[in-house]
Amino acid sequence: MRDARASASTSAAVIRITADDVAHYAYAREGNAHVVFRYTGPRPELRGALLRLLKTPAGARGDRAWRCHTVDALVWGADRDEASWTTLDAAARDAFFANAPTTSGRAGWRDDRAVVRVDGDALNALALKTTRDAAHETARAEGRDGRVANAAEAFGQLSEVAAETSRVFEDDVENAWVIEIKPKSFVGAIVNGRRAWRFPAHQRLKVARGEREAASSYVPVDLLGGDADVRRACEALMACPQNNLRVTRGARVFVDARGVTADADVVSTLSRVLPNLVMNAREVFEFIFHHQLRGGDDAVKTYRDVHELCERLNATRQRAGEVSEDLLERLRSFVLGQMAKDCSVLFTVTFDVNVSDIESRDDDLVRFATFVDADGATRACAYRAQIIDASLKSLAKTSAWLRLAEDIDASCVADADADDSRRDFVNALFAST
Ligand SMILES: O=P(O)(O)O[C@@H]1[C@@H](OP(=O)(O)O)[C@H](OP(=O)(O)O)[C@H](O)[C@H](OP(=O)(O)O)[C@H]1OP(=O)(O)O
Ligand SMILES: Nc1ncnc2c1ncn2[C@@H]1O[C@H](COP(=O)(O)OP(=O)(O)OP(=O)(O)O)[C@@H](O)[C@H]1O
Repeated sequence: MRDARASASTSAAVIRITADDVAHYAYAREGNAHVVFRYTGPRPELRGALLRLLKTPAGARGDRAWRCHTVDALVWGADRDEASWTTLDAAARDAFFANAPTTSGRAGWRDDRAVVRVDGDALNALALKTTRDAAHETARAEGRDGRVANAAEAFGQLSEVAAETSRVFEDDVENAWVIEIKPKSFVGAIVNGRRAWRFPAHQRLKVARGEREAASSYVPVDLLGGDADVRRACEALMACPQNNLRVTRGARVFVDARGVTADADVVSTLSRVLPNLVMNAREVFEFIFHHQLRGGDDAVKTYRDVHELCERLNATRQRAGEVSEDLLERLRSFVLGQMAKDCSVLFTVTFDVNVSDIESRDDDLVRFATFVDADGATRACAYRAQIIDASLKSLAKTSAWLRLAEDIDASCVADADADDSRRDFVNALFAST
């Protein structure tokens, strides 16, 4: 399982999931765009990884128009007739992680291990399994924009489950804690000369539209601040997790969109360890921030410009004109920025570790963090950080993004959303880039 990572985009033809494998897959979870299955079968190359399949837009079975749009294929240098969404997604993810640090030759923050081919009858059986099992995830049985839990794509992704592949956790996989933070946009936009944040304005909009009952007071950029700022962000996430914080241990869910566990010990431990993990893994959040910055801020102008660039690209393509590399590069940076504005950081954590014992296991992707518990004792935990769901965003969505940016802009209350007095680190953060 601890094999060298194959390039996701080149391994497509190598691993095949057949109907025989389906019995060893169990529905695990789903997001808006993907459904994931956990494998417990005999094939070593499938072990320690989730099978992640694209969901199908309701009523659009077989229609891949928005999934592998001509513009996406052009921007990512693929032949539209050959490319599938998953292979294009793998190419974008290669670009996303191109400058990520590697440890002993491994890109440790990546969770994608390979693109796999999924046979048609295996897909159908998995889709059936999902329909049956999705009752467990009722909130997700239908995605926000009507995507349903079945898959129509002939490729899938293997996503590494750190709890099963790292020697530090594998002794007690079911007791590894999994903490997922979906940070969202750190970059904001300049409103009346001050940097205002998208997240609070979007929260106001969601509440006004009835999409959320209450607004979270979380402000993403706080995760990049000092101790007090990070603490404030974590408290806000714990107070109103929505889809920005999820904590599980084995089958137990402690924090998710429905709220936070009533177990006071768990809450106390989490509240204390979370800020320390975030501080300890600062470079992961900074890496995401830099992609966002390069992609463009949250201003309406960013989205309008990209929309116009895509229209220009389409027009050039239709008259078989030459598309400039600069234009393609600008669009690639924007898409990578959008991916960074919607990915998550997943921490796999084990508590009360014996540092020398763990060090002797020689797993260089695992780090240590300490925190002070409710009794004032210093405790150590071992963790691995991964960036999950750094998924390709389709440029077919530019009109929707532009509309949303305009709506969020209209919901912005500059005095509340700029709130710069509490964030004196912000100028330094943006000046350092
Ligand atoms: O636009 P946003 O900021 O609302 O982000 C969407 C997310 O909403 P949220 O984080 O709740 O605000 C949204 O998350 P939820 O479905 O609300 O959990 C998706 O991640 C969506 O991406 P995709 O369409 O599945 O590729 C996300 O859409 P993209 O903007 O990344 O295309
Ligand atoms: N490598 C991984 N290790 C552990 N759990 C994972 C991994 N990848 C995905 N998951 C779990 O599966 C869930 C859904 O995966 P993912 O976030 O990729 O779906 P999505 O549909 O693309 O999300 P979104 O709703 O943000 O579009 C994650 O929130 C996480 O709980």
